Amino acid sequence: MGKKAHKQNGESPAQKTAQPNGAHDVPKSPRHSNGLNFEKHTETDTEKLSTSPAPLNASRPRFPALQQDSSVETNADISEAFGKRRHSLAFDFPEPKGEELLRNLKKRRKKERRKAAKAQAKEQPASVKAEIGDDPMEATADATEEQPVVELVEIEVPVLSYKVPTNGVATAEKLEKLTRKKLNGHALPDREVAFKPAAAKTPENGSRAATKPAQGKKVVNFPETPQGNQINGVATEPTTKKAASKALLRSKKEELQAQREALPCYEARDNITAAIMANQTTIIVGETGSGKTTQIPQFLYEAGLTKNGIIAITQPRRVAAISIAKRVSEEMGTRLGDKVGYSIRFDDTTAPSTKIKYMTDGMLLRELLSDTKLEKYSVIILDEAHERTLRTDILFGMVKGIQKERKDLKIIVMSATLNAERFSQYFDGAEILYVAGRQFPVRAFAPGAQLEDYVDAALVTTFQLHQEEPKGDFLVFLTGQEEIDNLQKLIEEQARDLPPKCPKLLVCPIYAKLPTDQQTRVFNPAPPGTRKVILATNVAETSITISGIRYVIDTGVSKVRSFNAKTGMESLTVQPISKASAQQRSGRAGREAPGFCYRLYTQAAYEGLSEETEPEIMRCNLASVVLMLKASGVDDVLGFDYMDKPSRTSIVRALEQLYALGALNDEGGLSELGQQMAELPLDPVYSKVLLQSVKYKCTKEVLTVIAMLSVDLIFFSPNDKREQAGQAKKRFMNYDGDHLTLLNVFSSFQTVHGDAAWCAENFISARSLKQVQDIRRQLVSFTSRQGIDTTVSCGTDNLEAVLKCFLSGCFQNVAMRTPDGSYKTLVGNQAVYIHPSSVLFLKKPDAVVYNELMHTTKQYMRNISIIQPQWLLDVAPQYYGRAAARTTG
Ligand SMILES: Nc1ncnc2c1ncn2[C@@H]1O[C@H](COP(=O)(O)OP(=O)(O)OP(=O)(O)O)[C@@H](O)[C@H]1O
Repeated sequence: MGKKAHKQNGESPAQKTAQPNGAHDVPKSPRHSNGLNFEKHTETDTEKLSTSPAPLNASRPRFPALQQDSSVETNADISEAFGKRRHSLAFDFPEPKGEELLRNLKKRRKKERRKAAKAQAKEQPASVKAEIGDDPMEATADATEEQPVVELVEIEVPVLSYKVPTNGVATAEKLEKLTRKKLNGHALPDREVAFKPAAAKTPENGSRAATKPAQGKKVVNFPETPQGNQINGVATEPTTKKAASKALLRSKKEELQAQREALPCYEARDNITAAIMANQTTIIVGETGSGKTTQIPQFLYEAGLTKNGIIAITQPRRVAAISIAKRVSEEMGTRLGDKVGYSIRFDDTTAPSTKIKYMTDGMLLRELLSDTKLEKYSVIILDEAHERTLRTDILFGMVKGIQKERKDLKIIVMSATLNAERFSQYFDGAEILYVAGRQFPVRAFAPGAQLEDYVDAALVTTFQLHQEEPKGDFLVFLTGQEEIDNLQKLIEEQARDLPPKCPKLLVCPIYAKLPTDQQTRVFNPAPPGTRKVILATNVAETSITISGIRYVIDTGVSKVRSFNAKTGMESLTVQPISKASAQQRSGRAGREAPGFCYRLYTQAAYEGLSEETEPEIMRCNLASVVLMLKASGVDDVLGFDYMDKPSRTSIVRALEQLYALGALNDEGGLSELGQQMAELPLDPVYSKVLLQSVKYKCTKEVLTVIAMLSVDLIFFSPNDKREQAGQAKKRFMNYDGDHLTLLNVFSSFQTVHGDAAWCAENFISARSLKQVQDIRRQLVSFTSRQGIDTTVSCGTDNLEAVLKCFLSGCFQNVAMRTPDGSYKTLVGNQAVYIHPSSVLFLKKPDAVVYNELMHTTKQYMRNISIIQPQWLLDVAPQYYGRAAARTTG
């Protein structure tokens, strides 16, 4: 069998599997391997999907020995490789290790799956059982002759098309002026220059000021002279250190200047600045990596827009705020926290000298609570506006309202993937600027046929690329912590079997709930001879530049929160991403050099994706937003100027919930409790629980349980050790349910001082428990600020108080057992089921309170505890008292 892919006439598997509306099937997970087998193909095969049907070649050996391409080493020059290598993949490791690895892998996984299936069959509810055994891996594992082949073919990455807006604000002529070179005609900068690492500059070549001291001056790392450290008898060491540090900052700035100048935004700087100066509000659209986030604030600073105020740039995620602030401070030759700083929850690095402030959208909203006109800001840049997070959406309305009273306030809305005209209309016909061009191309690939299981496909693709592709780190997009943890384990396990010559793999996870210091670890360069594999949720989807990333592996899915206003039920589901997200994901490669994006879904599936992500405000519980609006002085929450107005039912539902929680008074105004709740960085339900813990005298315990609930995965259960893991869990089990079980886990963890071996023995995620400690510490600091004694404990004899306290906030999350053994929610009368991970799974108590609903095959309640129905009247008299009065009266 040659390398060349076999083309077939007629309908391709991609066409066969594509749904009529092109809808994207969410591939299944947990893993059901189909023995994924990508095939190599030549340059001529890298055509459009429609002309290159994926071969299903029955006679092809399953895992051919690697056709060694000696001209390309793993560390080979990437641009050379472009010309010589194939961009489809074959999971073909060098003999004999590769074949052996695959055989072992298959055997092990088959064994594991059988074991897991047996174990699950015992545990799972009926509908889950039906899925077990429906495992394509089982069916195909031994079918050596008929192995399906899945081919990745190159597809066209949609580059921004620059339409002239119909509202006439940006004319074609203006557009022409503002645009830079289009991608096709754009010559790439000399690779040698573009890739030269900072460290390559040595004292010998004299290009670093810090290592080439100016005459008579002393800098760091040089021995001090007697004259140098004393002036008039006063020690000057700090001065010399300061000088050295200034020199370092200056040299870094000089080093980055060339990179800045190569960015499309830089070339358009005069026009961008002029347009912003001339308008109150400006919408800016430019390719990912064109320099919007890092450059535009600097242009405005240089243009003097910070004379009367600070420039705020909001980011939906804290990791972006931190990393960009760091980069911009380097580009400006200033210390982080001086002219440039960031502000995220629990961490504010700004100073009175700060002029450019990167912050999360949540932080700016929080500032609105105390500064309703945002007086200290002269410019507010709402970045990554396409994400339409709940907070950014609220900020749109808030800053628009403020600008009516503050004519001096400039608003800028930015993104690479934005329906600019829509934004322009919302902001009263604001001018739109299109910055064309990107610095480096990203080539995208997609399989010819829909893949069964995206986690499995990500695993296989990672190893294939690692074996075949030159230097460059990987960024893999997944949906959540559990998936990330699982894939990390699988990669680490299988990496042990890699041939000795192959570079090592270093796996770095990043997801929202990971503490900030751990999130920022993804930016650390991999050690020499190691390739970094970042496993990320959509936290890494926008804004950030992770140095070294050349390959993006996009599973095409993310976890989405949705809310049914009619039933009042909120749940999390895995759903296909939008085209805008796919574009952002691929945009994480190609920032410092040409990049590649491997989409694990077909081009047909891509075409079927929605253009934009549905605004979060349209699909989530609005209680926290309404509370925030009320606390910021917006009383008429129905009449607020939303960009997309949520349904009346959703808003009314939120008002009802806040009223039931006691956050609103009878007139709909904010109560004192509501004010306190708004000040806590928690969902209103948990703010209420925490504040109520004073009454129930269990603040210490409640803080722990809330922190534990904030983390996704406490227990892990490897497929081959499910029984042991189950036994270990029993050691912590409290028969009243998961809340108190979690409390037991944390207490034991504290007792052993977080011992890693103890965690491993008990199948407890040490990483998660460390996060819990971190979150708990932060919560303690917030709660103490409200004058609450965080050490008050109910002791071990009165743990019922903890459950009552949770019920006082989560009283709408109650389900009662029906005669047939299933459960119905008290609010909404919806069928729900106890999740198999709950300690109550086999117990089936009469009434339970749950923490959240998770929709997989059906609506599962997660984190559940037993309650007595009569408690409801005590803990939520405003809610259940009225209902009771209605039924009895
Ligand atoms: N931390 C960093 N390390 C290395 N290069 C960086 C870093 N941050 C930014 N850059 C460089 O600056 C370029 C522009 O980044 P910037 O974040 O300003 O782009 P952008 O247009 O806002 O992109 P996006 O739409 O993806 O947010 C990047 O492509 C990269 O070349």
